[in-house]
Amino acid sequence: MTSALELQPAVTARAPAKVNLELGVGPRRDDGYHDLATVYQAVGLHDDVTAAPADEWGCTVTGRDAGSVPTDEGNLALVAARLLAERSGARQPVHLSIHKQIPVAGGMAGGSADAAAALVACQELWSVAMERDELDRLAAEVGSDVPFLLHGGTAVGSGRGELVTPVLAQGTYHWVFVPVPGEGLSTPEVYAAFDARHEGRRVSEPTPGAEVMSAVRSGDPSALAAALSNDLQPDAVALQPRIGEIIGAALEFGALAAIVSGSGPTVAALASGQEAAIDLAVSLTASGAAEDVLRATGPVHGAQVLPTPRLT
Ligand SMILES: C[C@@](CO)(OP(=O)(O)O)[C@H](O)COP(=O)(O)OP(=O)(O)OC[C@H]1O[C@@H](n2ccc(N)nc2=O)[C@H](O)[C@@H]1O
Ligand SMILES: Nc1ncnc2c1ncn2[C@@H]1O[C@H](COP(=O)(O)OP(=O)(O)O)[C@@H](O)[C@H]1O
Repeated sequence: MTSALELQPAVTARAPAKVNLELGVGPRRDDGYHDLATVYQAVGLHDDVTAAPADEWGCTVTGRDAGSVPTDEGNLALVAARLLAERSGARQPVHLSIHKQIPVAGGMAGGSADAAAALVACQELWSVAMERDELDRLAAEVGSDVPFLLHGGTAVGSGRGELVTPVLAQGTYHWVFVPVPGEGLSTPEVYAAFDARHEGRRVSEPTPGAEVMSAVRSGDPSALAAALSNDLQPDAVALQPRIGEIIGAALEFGALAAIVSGSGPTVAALASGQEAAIDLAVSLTASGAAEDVLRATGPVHGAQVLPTPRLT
């Protein structure tokens, strides 16, 4: 016999990866976080999260790097769904099916994307009406990057990255992402290396750079290339020297610029256009400099529910 649970349709939401066009890091705060002045851009690599009514909470993960993603209560999508249930009074557990395209522990915020997708999928499934500000605050409890993945586009992140202000941006940027083979990098470990490198020195409060703002307003990839920066890059490269080699290869093969994405180790290389991005991707793999490349454009929108396929 078909149960009432099975009759209720599942909801799928899709959320993008991000790259930090600028990542200015301030001193370590008393709560262990660092104040940031960052400019996020959402890019067209996506994870999909399907929320289905279930008898108990759970999740399964398929797709890229699925084996290194926790499926217990440490999964960020599950953390987000349970928090939303708690705050909204929703009582029905869900099973989350996560399909990953975003490299895991790569500095592209895949776990945060899954959390953002789980929030919008569950909000729809449970018919939860929540003000945007409240959802942002809840998202920030799950992780500093999660509010941005709800918004998408191009935006400034302040505070610990959770305070998001949209930025006027023009044009489409063509990126080639090079995941560095191996374990990935732990975000806290990279921040700890930043602290160790600045031991005994004053770290000033970060401010969003005028250069990157005017570059994204211009829509000119060369202007953006000149403005890209990441204060965590020296630390990520010191922890995984292979990153430096990949950045060098990307520049040699015609990237306008190449930086570490967030806390790394994925390398984000900016190309002048679509053809240049294809050429760069081919050169990187054909030369053996990269085992794997992912092309994506940005900006793209944030987490959103996908239309339910109509049954005919
Ligand atoms: C570095 C960045 C850049 O956008 O992204 P990733 O490279 O991880 O994707 C972010 O700051 C990561 O954000 P997110 O991954 O959501 O971090 P959280 O879960 O909030 O925090 C994990 C840990 O990172 C460190 N952390 C994070 C954010 C911040 N502003 N200062 C920190 O020091 C803290 O050690 C914290 O315990
Ligand atoms: N749904 C999820 N997808 C990916 N990683 C997750 C997820 N939930 C929890 N994690 C954990 O978060 C860590 C960081 O993953 P991720 O968000 O992909 O990288 P980053 O913080 O570098 O952007 C992973 O090592 C993994 O243990």
